[in-house]
Amino acid sequence: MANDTPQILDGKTTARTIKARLKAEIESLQPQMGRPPGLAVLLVGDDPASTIYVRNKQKACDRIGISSFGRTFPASTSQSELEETITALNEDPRVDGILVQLPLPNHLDAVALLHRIDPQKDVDGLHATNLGKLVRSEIGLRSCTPEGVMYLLKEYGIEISGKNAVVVGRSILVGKPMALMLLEANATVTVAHSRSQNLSEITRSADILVSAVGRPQMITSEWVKPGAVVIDVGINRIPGNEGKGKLVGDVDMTAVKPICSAITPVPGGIGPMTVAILLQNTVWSYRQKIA
Ligand SMILES: Nc1nc2c(c(=O)[nH]1)N[C@@H](CN(C=O)c1ccc(C(=O)N[C@@H](CCC(=O)O)C(=O)O)cc1)CN2
Ligand SMILES: [Mg+2]
Repeated sequence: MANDTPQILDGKTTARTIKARLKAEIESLQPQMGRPPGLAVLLVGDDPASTIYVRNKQKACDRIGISSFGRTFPASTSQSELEETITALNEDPRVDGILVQLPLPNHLDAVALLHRIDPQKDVDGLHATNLGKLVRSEIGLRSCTPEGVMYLLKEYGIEISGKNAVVVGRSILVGKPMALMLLEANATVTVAHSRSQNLSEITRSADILVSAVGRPQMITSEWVKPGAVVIDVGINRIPGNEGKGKLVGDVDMTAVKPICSAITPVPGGIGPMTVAILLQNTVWSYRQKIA
């Protein structure tokens, strides 16, 4: 079914509702807990995009009553200094969530750092223990972006069971956990990636198409089945007017909008959902400490 005015899956508004609910939850839990929830975000280096994302996470924490224990390190910081910092945060009773902002400078071993985080404080859901729980459909901390996608699909009443879902991208941060979550919701899932042959043929088979590749406006109308639900996880900066950068997704919104049934915008789609789910994971972790 072609559709000139698809449903816009508004992540910004949904994220605002989640944050308001979390703020109220924190207010009601705090007397019993005797402290607010705490989140530690570790930023290594001065990548401009990462710096903005970390600042936004800290601002979001402030607004809803989560204490920030963030730390910024120079790009030259050693693996052992970061590992020692994580160990101290694991032991700090004020801290419920720890995350390492990605990507990291090349000399650092990201996996070793992620595995150093106490799984109960791993609010990015990237520790092998939490990824393993996801594989087994057990309750646990789950990766924020794919969890944000699932939340938004549910919020808008989009049926997943029995549908063909195609995830483009196989990263540990988005593509792989996304595929597992869609599978758990009874979709028939295909994971496509940069080596996939006939990529546009695969994406055209999707009732639900999730793109997480980081290639600006790669998905055009020929890649999308009429009536599909299109989820754009890409956040790409391209040159805009008057020398200003412009933010676009992996999907060519102008081309795809007339043929899909629902679509997430960039900005204002999955990005804000990622931050809201991070806060939700931190509050979940805090709640687990109630005796
Ligand atoms: N440790 C992690 N690293 C990274 C993650 C992550 O989930 N954990 N995801 C991305 C970056 N990211 C969060 O860290 C993130 C990116 C973008 C947004 C967002 O709200 N984007 C806005 C636009 C903001 C802008 O103007 O740049 C939007 O889409 O509306 C939130 C979080 C990689 N690293
Ligand atoms: Mg990939």
